[in-house]
Amino acid sequence: MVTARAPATSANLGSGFDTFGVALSHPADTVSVERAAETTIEVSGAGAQYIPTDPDKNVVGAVAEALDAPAHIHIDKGVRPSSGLGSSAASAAAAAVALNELYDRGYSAHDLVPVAAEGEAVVSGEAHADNVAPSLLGGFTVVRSDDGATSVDADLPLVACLPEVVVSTRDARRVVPDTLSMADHVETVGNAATLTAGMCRSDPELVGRGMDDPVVTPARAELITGYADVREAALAAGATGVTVSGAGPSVLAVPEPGCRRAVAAAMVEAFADAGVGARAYQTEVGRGATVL
Ligand SMILES: Nc1ncnc2c1ncn2[C@@H]1O[C@H](COP(=O)(O)OP(=O)(O)O)[C@@H](O)[C@H]1O
Ligand SMILES: N[C@@H](CCOP(=O)(O)O)C(=O)O
Repeated sequence: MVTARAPATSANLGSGFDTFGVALSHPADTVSVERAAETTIEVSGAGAQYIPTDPDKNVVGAVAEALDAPAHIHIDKGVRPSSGLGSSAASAAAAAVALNELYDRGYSAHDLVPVAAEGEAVVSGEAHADNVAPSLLGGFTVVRSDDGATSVDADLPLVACLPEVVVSTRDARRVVPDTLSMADHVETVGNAATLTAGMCRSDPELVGRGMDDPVVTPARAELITGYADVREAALAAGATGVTVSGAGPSVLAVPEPGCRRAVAAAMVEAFADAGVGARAYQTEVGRGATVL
């Protein structure tokens, strides 16, 4: 048996819609695999009751198929599904790493990005890699449709606050505007470049400033009860930037050094004031998937 762990991720980071992603040190999914004639799937942990065990409907089934690696697969969910924290991607990345080891395929983490993205296609209809890339490679990642993923390590505290509201990725994609103005384009490019420089320098001030996004985030914020107040509360408690994590409903904040606990508490309290239960992960930029 081979077991692998792959971390939760936060995609977009505001200005990098469908492009940027970051690995969180926790939470994570753990996937164990054993050789079998046909793929079967078992799921335990956070939100297991909402996750299909049919290999045609679970992301890990598509990964096993792509690697021609049938197995009995046990997924222990640490990342709640439909959280905006790359739940399905964490399973896909962990399965890709574990099956690669089990069948001795010899692929690198970079090679496994398109393989795990095939798993994501089961959920979203398209093989997008902005969650699986950071889950496999760790750190901050940039994906482009035609040439894979670039990654850079960063040392940065983060808070991911997960409210008890449901936002499906499909719904959150429907509200994304089809077009943007040249002024918004210029602002977004400036923000994205600032964020990238901030990640390369592990500078929370630059990263927070670069998370601003005039196009996608305002449309999606409407789907998250209490978002505006949670954002204000996090900024007042010492966050340098706040945005919707992935397609939501989680909210991601970058705290100033020494402010992570206060930012987490302020976000949970602001959600509570809006009548929404929430939990906050006090986390940081983390490593990619590993065999345990
Ligand atoms: N192994 C898996 N882990 C989590 N969700 C899965 C898995 N396989 C299929 N799904 C389905 O994917 C959807 C959640 O995926 P997604 O929207 O990507 O979550 P998140 O917002 O956390 O990234 C749910 O409908 C869930 O049933
Ligand atoms: N770029 C995608 C990312 C979705 O992330 P998830 O964690 O919510 O699945 C999007 O913004 O739609």
